[in-house]
Amino acid sequence: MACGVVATHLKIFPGDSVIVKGKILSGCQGFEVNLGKDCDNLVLHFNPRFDCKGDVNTIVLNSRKEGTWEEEKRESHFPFEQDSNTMVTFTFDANEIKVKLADEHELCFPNRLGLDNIEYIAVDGDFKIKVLKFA
Ligand SMILES: CCCO[C@@H]1O[C@H](CO)[C@@H](O[C@@H]2O[C@H](CO)[C@H](O)[C@H](OCc3cn(Cc4ccccc4)nn3)[C@H]2O)[C@H](O)[C@H]1NC(C)=O
Repeated sequence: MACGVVATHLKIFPGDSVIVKGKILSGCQGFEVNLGKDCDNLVLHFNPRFDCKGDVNTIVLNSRKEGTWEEEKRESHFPFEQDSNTMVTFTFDANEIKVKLADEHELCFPNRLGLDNIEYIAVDGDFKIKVLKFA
Protein backbone atom coordinates (compact mmCIF):
# COMPACT_ATOMS: atom_id res chain seq x y z
CA MET A 1 0.00 0.00 0.00
CA ALA A 2 1.34 3.45 -0.92
CA CYS A 3 1.86 5.74 2.04
CA GLY A 4 -0.45 8.70 2.17
CA VAL A 5 0.00 12.38 1.43
CA VAL A 6 -1.30 15.01 3.84
CA ALA A 7 -1.57 18.73 3.18
CA THR A 8 -2.49 21.12 5.99
CA HIS A 9 -2.90 24.87 6.57
CA LEU A 10 -4.63 25.16 3.21
CA LYS A 11 -7.01 27.98 2.37
CA ILE A 12 -9.67 26.50 0.12
CA PHE A 13 -12.78 28.69 -0.06
CA PRO A 14 -16.22 28.29 -1.69
CA GLY A 15 -15.81 28.18 -5.46
CA ASP A 16 -12.31 26.73 -5.23
CA SER A 17 -11.45 23.30 -6.66
CA VAL A 18 -8.89 20.63 -5.86
CA ILE A 19 -7.76 18.30 -8.62
CA VAL A 20 -6.23 14.98 -7.61
CA LYS A 21 -4.44 12.94 -10.26
CA GLY A 22 -2.67 9.67 -9.67
CA LYS A 23 -2.30 5.99 -10.36
CA ILE A 24 -4.60 3.37 -8.90
CA LEU A 25 -2.21 0.58 -8.04
CA SER A 26 -2.59 -2.94 -9.38
CA GLY A 27 -4.50 -5.06 -6.88
CA CYS A 28 -5.95 -1.91 -5.32
CA GLN A 29 -8.54 -2.74 -2.65
CA GLY A 30 -9.42 0.89 -2.07
CA PHE A 31 -8.18 4.41 -1.73
CA GLU A 32 -9.47 7.61 -0.21
CA VAL A 33 -9.34 11.37 -0.45
CA ASN A 34 -10.24 13.24 2.72
CA LEU A 35 -11.08 16.94 2.82
CA GLY A 36 -11.84 19.03 5.86
CA LYS A 37 -10.42 20.78 8.90
CA ASP A 38 -8.26 17.93 10.21
CA CYS A 39 -8.30 14.11 10.32
CA ASP A 40 -11.18 14.07 12.82
CA ASN A 41 -13.32 16.67 11.07
CA LEU A 42 -13.83 15.76 7.44
CA VAL A 43 -16.37 17.47 5.26
CA LEU A 44 -15.82 14.70 2.73
CA HIS A 45 -14.31 11.25 2.94
CA PHE A 46 -14.26 9.99 -0.67
CA ASN A 47 -13.50 6.28 -0.63
CA PRO A 48 -13.64 4.18 -3.80
CA ARG A 49 -13.64 0.49 -2.78
CA PHE A 50 -12.74 -2.20 -5.29
CA ASP A 51 -13.17 -4.99 -2.80
CA CYS A 52 -12.86 -4.12 0.87
CA LYS A 53 -14.94 -3.69 3.99
CA GLY A 54 -17.79 -5.58 2.40
CA ASP A 55 -18.02 -3.33 -0.65
CA VAL A 56 -17.24 -4.19 -4.27
CA ASN A 57 -16.81 -1.49 -6.92
CA THR A 58 -18.55 1.10 -4.79
CA ILE A 59 -17.73 4.66 -3.84
CA VAL A 60 -18.37 5.30 -0.15
CA LEU A 61 -18.78 8.92 0.83
CA ASN A 62 -19.07 10.18 4.36
CA SER A 63 -18.31 12.99 6.77
CA ARG A 64 -16.52 12.73 10.10
CA LYS A 65 -17.27 15.00 13.03
CA GLU A 66 -15.03 15.15 16.09
CA GLY A 67 -13.67 11.71 15.24
CA THR A 68 -17.05 10.03 14.65
CA TRP A 69 -18.17 8.80 11.24
CA GLU A 70 -21.58 10.03 10.19
CA GLU A 71 -24.09 8.52 7.74
CA GLU A 72 -22.51 6.97 4.65
CA LYS A 73 -23.69 7.54 1.13
CA ARG A 74 -22.93 4.95 -1.55
CA GLU A 75 -22.47 5.42 -5.27
CA SER A 76 -22.47 2.46 -7.66
CA HIS A 77 -21.16 4.45 -10.62
CA PHE A 78 -17.55 3.30 -10.50
CA PRO A 79 -15.33 4.50 -13.37
CA PHE A 80 -12.09 3.27 -11.78
CA GLU A 81 -9.72 0.54 -12.92
CA GLN A 82 -6.83 -1.01 -11.06
CA ASP A 83 -3.37 -0.33 -12.49
CA SER A 84 -4.57 2.80 -14.27
CA ASN A 85 -4.45 6.58 -13.95
CA THR A 86 -7.39 8.63 -12.81
CA MET A 87 -8.38 12.17 -11.95
CA VAL A 88 -10.98 13.46 -9.50
CA THR A 89 -11.96 17.11 -9.12
CA PHE A 90 -13.50 18.34 -5.86
CA THR A 91 -15.26 21.72 -5.95
CA PHE A 92 -16.07 23.19 -2.56
CA ASP A 93 -19.22 25.21 -2.06
CA ALA A 94 -20.84 26.50 1.10
CA ASN A 95 -23.63 23.87 0.94
CA GLU A 96 -22.00 20.94 -0.82
CA ILE A 97 -18.91 19.45 -2.38
CA LYS A 98 -19.17 18.57 -6.06
CA VAL A 99 -17.06 15.62 -7.16
CA LYS A 100 -16.30 15.23 -10.88
CA LEU A 101 -14.91 11.85 -11.86
CA ALA A 102 -12.58 11.14 -14.76
CA ASP A 103 -15.52 10.23 -17.02
CA GLU A 104 -17.16 13.61 -16.26
CA HIS A 105 -19.79 11.96 -14.05
CA GLU A 106 -20.63 14.25 -11.11
CA LEU A 107 -21.55 13.47 -7.52
CA CYS A 108 -22.62 15.87 -4.78
CA PHE A 109 -22.14 15.53 -1.03
CA PRO A 110 -23.62 17.93 1.53
CA ASN A 111 -21.37 20.17 3.60
CA ARG A 112 -22.69 18.63 6.82
CA LEU A 113 -20.05 20.26 9.00
CA GLY A 114 -20.86 23.74 7.66
CA LEU A 115 -17.18 24.47 7.08
CA ASP A 116 -16.54 27.79 5.37
CA ASN A 117 -13.12 26.69 4.21
CA ILE A 118 -11.01 23.55 3.80
CA GLU A 119 -7.54 23.47 5.31
CA TYR A 120 -6.77 19.73 5.29
CA ILE A 121 -6.43 17.18 2.50
CA ALA A 122 -5.21 13.61 2.90
CA VAL A 123 -4.88 10.93 0.23
CA ASP A 124 -4.41 7.34 1.36
CA GLY A 125 -4.69 3.74 0.25
CA ASP A 126 -3.55 1.86 -2.85
CA PHE A 127 -3.06 5.03 -4.84
CA LYS A 128 0.09 6.82 -6.01
CA ILE A 129 -0.66 10.54 -6.12
CA LYS A 130 0.97 12.45 -8.98
CA VAL A 131 -0.75 15.85 -9.02
CA LEU A 132 -2.54 17.85 -6.35
CA LYS A 133 -3.67 21.04 -8.06
CA PHE A 134 -5.62 23.95 -6.61
CA ALA A 135 -7.82 25.94 -8.97
C1 LIG B 1 -23.15 -2.78 8.87
C2 LIG B 1 -22.48 -2.31 10.17
C3 LIG B 1 -21.01 -2.00 9.93
O1 LIG B 1 -20.96 -1.00 8.87
C4 LIG B 1 -19.61 -0.82 8.43
O2 LIG B 1 -18.93 -0.05 9.46
C5 LIG B 1 -17.53 0.14 9.11
C6 LIG B 1 -16.82 0.78 10.30
O3 LIG B 1 -17.37 2.07 10.53
C7 LIG B 1 -17.48 1.04 7.84
O4 LIG B 1 -16.12 1.17 7.43
C8 LIG B 1 -15.55 2.45 7.69
O5 LIG B 1 -16.19 3.41 6.83
C9 LIG B 1 -15.64 4.74 7.02
C10 LIG B 1 -16.46 5.69 6.16
O6 LIG B 1 -17.80 5.67 6.61
C11 LIG B 1 -14.16 4.73 6.61
O7 LIG B 1 -14.04 4.36 5.24
C12 LIG B 1 -13.42 3.73 7.50
O8 LIG B 1 -12.06 3.61 7.09
C13 LIG B 1 -11.23 4.71 7.51
C14 LIG B 1 -9.82 4.25 7.32
C15 LIG B 1 -9.00 4.64 6.32
N1 LIG B 1 -7.87 3.97 6.53
C16 LIG B 1 -6.62 4.03 5.74
C17 LIG B 1 -6.90 3.27 4.49
C18 LIG B 1 -7.27 3.98 3.37
C19 LIG B 1 -7.57 3.30 2.20
C20 LIG B 1 -7.49 1.92 2.14
C21 LIG B 1 -7.16 1.21 3.27
C22 LIG B 1 -6.89 1.88 4.49
N2 LIG B 1 -7.96 3.18 7.56
N3 LIG B 1 -9.18 3.34 8.07
C23 LIG B 1 -14.07 2.35 7.36
O9 LIG B 1 -13.42 1.46 8.30
C24 LIG B 1 -18.23 0.33 6.71
O10 LIG B 1 -18.25 1.19 5.55
C25 LIG B 1 -19.66 0.02 7.15
N4 LIG B 1 -20.34 -0.73 6.07
C26 LIG B 1 -21.63 -0.50 5.81
C27 LIG B 1 -22.23 -1.37 4.71
O11 LIG B 1 -22.30 0.33 6.40
